[in-house]
Amino acid sequence: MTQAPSLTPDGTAPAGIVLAGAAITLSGRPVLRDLSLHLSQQRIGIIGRNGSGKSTLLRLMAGLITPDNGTVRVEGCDPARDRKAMLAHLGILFQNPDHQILFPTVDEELAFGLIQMGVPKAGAHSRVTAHLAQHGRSHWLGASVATLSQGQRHWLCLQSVLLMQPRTILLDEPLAGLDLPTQTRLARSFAALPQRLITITHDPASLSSCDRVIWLEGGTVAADGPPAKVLPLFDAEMQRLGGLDADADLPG
Ligand SMILES: Nc1ncnc2c1ncn2[C@@H]1O[C@H](COP(=O)(O)OP(=O)(O)OP(=O)(O)O)[C@@H](O)[C@H]1O
Repeated sequence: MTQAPSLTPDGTAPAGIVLAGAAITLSGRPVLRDLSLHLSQQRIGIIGRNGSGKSTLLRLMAGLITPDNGTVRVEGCDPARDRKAMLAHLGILFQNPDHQILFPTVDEELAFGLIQMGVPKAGAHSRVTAHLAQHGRSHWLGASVATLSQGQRHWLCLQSVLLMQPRTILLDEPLAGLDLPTQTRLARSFAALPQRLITITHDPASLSSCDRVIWLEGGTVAADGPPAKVLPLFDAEMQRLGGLDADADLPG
């Protein structure tokens, strides 16, 4: 496991996301246990079974929940306290765009993050107009979100995040539930992004080109390293569990 540094040798905060002894207990049950990680690579995958703690880790990194023990820092900031700084540091794409979209029209949705960052309304609107034109979607200006397909809603959420130009984007099962052409198009968009991407998924194949894969099991790191090392271990364990009786691996 990569140890979490508190400061770099020159006294500045380390780049990326640093968890130091971070732990979360929910309803009296430990969900994340003593996690120490320094996430600085450009493409990081987080894999694990249902209930292993992936979404909780994402929410912790995003500052949506706070650790009961330990610390979380994103580019040196506490994500739960420095909400405004976080807009520039971290974007999140949830699995279901309908959990993310707040406004009835495309341009209101796209402008929202910029306005939150302090961009005046008129300036935000101009940037949204230019952004849609750049992507050949000027006709989306003023369009109702209700008229968009699921794939188009995913694209809208991605663009809302990109307009804020965060250094890191957290992706929660970004391709789940989409048809194959839409998956291919979105995967191509993700691959081209200059941002650091941290992707949570059940799908090992989608992580094969990552710089680093972290396998979470029971709220702790079961393996951490390049995909060529971690994914075969994960696959072998999933095969083993799949061969057991249906309920044999449930906690007693
Ligand atoms: N608010 C909560 N209160 C109590 N327990 C919770 C809460 N949220 C999550 N948990 C529990 O924490 C554990 C980890 O949940 P989490 O959603 O982080 O797992 P996951 O790896 O993302 O799972 P999945 O792949 O199914 O989405 C699960 O056992 C879940 O039941």
